[in-house]
Parts: sequence; structure tokens; C-alpha cells
Amino acid sequence: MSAPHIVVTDVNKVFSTPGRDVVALKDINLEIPRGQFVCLLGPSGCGKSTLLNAIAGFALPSSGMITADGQLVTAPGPERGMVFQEYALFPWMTVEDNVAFGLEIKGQPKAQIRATVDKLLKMLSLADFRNRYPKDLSGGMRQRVAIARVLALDSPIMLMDEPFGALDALTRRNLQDELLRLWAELKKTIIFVTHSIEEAIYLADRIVVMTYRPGTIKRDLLVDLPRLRDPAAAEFNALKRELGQLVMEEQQRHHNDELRMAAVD
Ligand SMILES: Nc1ncnc2c1ncn2[C@@H]1O[C@H](COP(=O)(O)OP(=O)(O)OP(=O)(O)O)[C@@H](O)[C@H]1O
Repeated sequence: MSAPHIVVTDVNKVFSTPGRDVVALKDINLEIPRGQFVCLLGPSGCGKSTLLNAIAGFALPSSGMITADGQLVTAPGPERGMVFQEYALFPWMTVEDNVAFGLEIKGQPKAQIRATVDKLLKMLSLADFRNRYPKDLSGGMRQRVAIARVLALDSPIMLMDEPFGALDALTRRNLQDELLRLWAELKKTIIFVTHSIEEAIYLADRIVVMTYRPGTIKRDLLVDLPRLRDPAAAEFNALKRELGQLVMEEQQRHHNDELRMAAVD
């Protein structure tokens, strides 16, 4: 078997804030094989984004280490593409230029960039919108552009921070299906942050449930259901209930913490 694609070893992250230290991550250990679709699941504040940002190299752990393809993560790198909830497109650039941007920075020849951009615009049903600006697109379309932009760099790892969180239910389902199709075709390793239990079960090979302060791994389970998954199916709902219980416990801890803080203020 090949070595795991991403390895997180004994990772801790502490944020020092006036009055107290927040332990955002505590003793996180994860081995993610190449091509796995992993969802990090948990309520607000349990460290999902902190862990994703550490893997991305945006904010390094306080202790422990993370490797991608055997290389120590010390900074963002082209093998780890990131898709954010808020699209992060350049508003002054057309769809086409947004997708081409990373390739131009890399100094690729114009004809090659054009070919890659054409292919991706087609793949993500954006070909008719290539000359539009982000402000003239729906939220779903903008998120497609953000995905195309990461795919343009051909990163083997895609890190996605609640990418569909701001979308309406129908657009969200369409983009989930599209992402599953791209993932199956392009064989990316995906780490996807969500607080939606249904989204996690719909998408993931594996769900990592996190606890609230300190952020630890509460449950790490494989989702053994055939795709495309049916949210109305009995197995889907059984898993939803099981995960719902786990997430609710952490939500309650979050709530109690907020009440405690309010009492101190
Ligand atoms: N820069 C920071 N300074 C201080 N505390 C922080 C900082 N970033 C995150 N935290 C704290 O670390 C914990 C984990 O935050 P994180 O954003 O990773 O959680 P999350 O699970 O992604 O939540 P959300 O879904 O709300 O983004 C929270 O308690 C948060 O308040």
C-alpha cells in the first residue's frame, strides 16, 4: 500500500487571547490515504477551520507536525488547493481570467493556459459565462469558478472550508453532485469542512467528528454507503441519527461555554 497522502501527528494549536488561552486543537492524529474524501464535522468553534488551515499551511500548529506527500507542511503550497466559503474571486477579473490567474503566475505558455481554462470551463458548465464578472454571477456559479480555479492548478489535494454553506438547498445539492463527479474523475484527496451532518454523509468516504474546546477527534468513521446516496434511505438516516447525537453533545458544550462566558462578563 502507498504511504498516506496527508499525515497529521500529535497536532496542538493554542490561541493566546487576553485573559485565557484557547486550545483549538488537542492531540490530533490523522492519516489520510490518497484519493479519500474526508469531511471534518462538528459545531461552530470545534476547530475544523483551524485544522484545515494548518493542513493548508496558512496557520501552523503550536506543536506536532503535518506532512503532505511526505513533505513537512510549513507554508501554503501548490499541491494543496483551497476553496473558501466566500468564493475569494478577483472581482475585477472575468471568469476566464480568474481561472487562468494561477497558471499565469506559474508562467505557463498562453496556448496551454487557454486549453486548460477551456477544458475546466466546459467541465463546470461555465463556458457561456467566461466573459462575465463575479458580481454578475449567482453564488453557485461563483463557487464553480472558485473550484475551477483550484482545479486549474491541478492540486492533488483540495481543502474546502464550508464551500457550499452560503448556497440555497438546490444549488448546494447540484454542486455536491458536481464535486462528487469531479472527485471520481480526477481522483483528488479532499478534506471538506462542514457543520451539516447530511452534507457529510452525502459526500464523504470518512467522517471525522470533532469536539468543542479543546478540539479533539471524537469519532472517526467510514461511510460505507453506495453513491449517489439517498438521504431518504434507512441506512442514511440511521447514520444521521448517530452523528446527530455526537454533534449535539458538542453543541451543548459550546452553549454552556457561552453561558459561562456571559456570566463572567
Ligand atoms: N485567531 C484566533 N484567535 C483566538 N481564538 C481563535 C482564533 N481562531 C479560532 N479561534 C478559536 O479556536 C476555536 C476553533 O475555531 P475554528 O474557527 O477552527 O472552529 P470551527 O469548527 O471551524 O468553527 P466555525 O464553523 O464557526 O468556523 C474556537 O473556539 C475559536 O474561537
